[in-house]
Amino acid sequence: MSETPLLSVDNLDVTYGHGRRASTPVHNVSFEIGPGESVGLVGESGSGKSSVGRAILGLAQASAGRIMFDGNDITHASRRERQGISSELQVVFQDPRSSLNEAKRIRDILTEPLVASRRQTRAQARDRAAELLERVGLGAAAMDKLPGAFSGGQRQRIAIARALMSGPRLIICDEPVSALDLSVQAQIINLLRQEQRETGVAYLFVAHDLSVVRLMSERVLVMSRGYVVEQGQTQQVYADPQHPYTQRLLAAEPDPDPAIQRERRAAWAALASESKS
Ligand SMILES: Nc1ncnc2c1ncn2[C@@H]1O[C@H](COP(=O)(O)OP(=O)(O)OP(=O)(O)O)[C@@H](O)[C@H]1O
Repeated sequence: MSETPLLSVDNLDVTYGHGRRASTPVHNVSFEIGPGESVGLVGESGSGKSSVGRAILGLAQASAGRIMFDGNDITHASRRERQGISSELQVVFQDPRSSLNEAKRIRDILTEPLVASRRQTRAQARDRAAELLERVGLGAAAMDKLPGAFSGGQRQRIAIARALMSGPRLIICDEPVSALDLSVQAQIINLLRQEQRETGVAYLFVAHDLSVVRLMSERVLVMSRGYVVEQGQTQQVYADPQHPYTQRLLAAEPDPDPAIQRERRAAWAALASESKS
């Protein structure tokens, strides 16, 4: 990679717990993400994908190795240091039920971080929130409601709008669409890609669903049992259907119901041709 990487992960181990109860489900993981790049992280359930994302966010302990973000070592960044980069490094989690504060109106959930850190005036933040709520398909009327008024899928759209608010340089997307209906998944993928084109945001896109990663990411890393066992341009990894990792991942696709698989393939094919035109 010729450009200075936005994110660089070197020989990362992630450990949970201490002493005899310690377990290290991530070993020796290294990769880089350049500015504006989208890198997919795939692998079977339990292979360590989320733990890598959590270590980058400081939510899991990096017990070895180094994580650099925009030239700064954030491996063991303090809470205060993390706050300093929070507008640049954002996250969208899988579970939209637990990620929004139930007591706050959507307006406040979206605007407060920016207003509190004085990055935007209240009026600017409100305009941006209204615009993003339109773009994620909810409409600005959502501003005055509480999270309880929304379905799981709608809440995830709010979480995505919140991540986009500060104009971040990197978003860790941890299975961000796997809880959504297919048609909503397509809208969200389009939204994330549109945002990438317009703002140059980079993504680390963690997913089970290979078809999502294929649409989202130029480069893909394959994890197995805590190790990165394959990485390359997405097209190369997908080009060989007989590749053992491709085979293994296809076998681990979350929903083996053929009717759902057919529906999913049709939805993704439509989305892929739409985005080419
Ligand atoms: N907070 C935790 N404490 C202890 N062990 C954990 C914790 N979080 C994850 N693990 C363990 O780490 C291993 C890797 O989990 P991780 O969630 O990173 O995998 P994953 O590939 O993202 O899986 P999935 O796709 O099912 O979310 C698993 O064995 C899991 O049980």
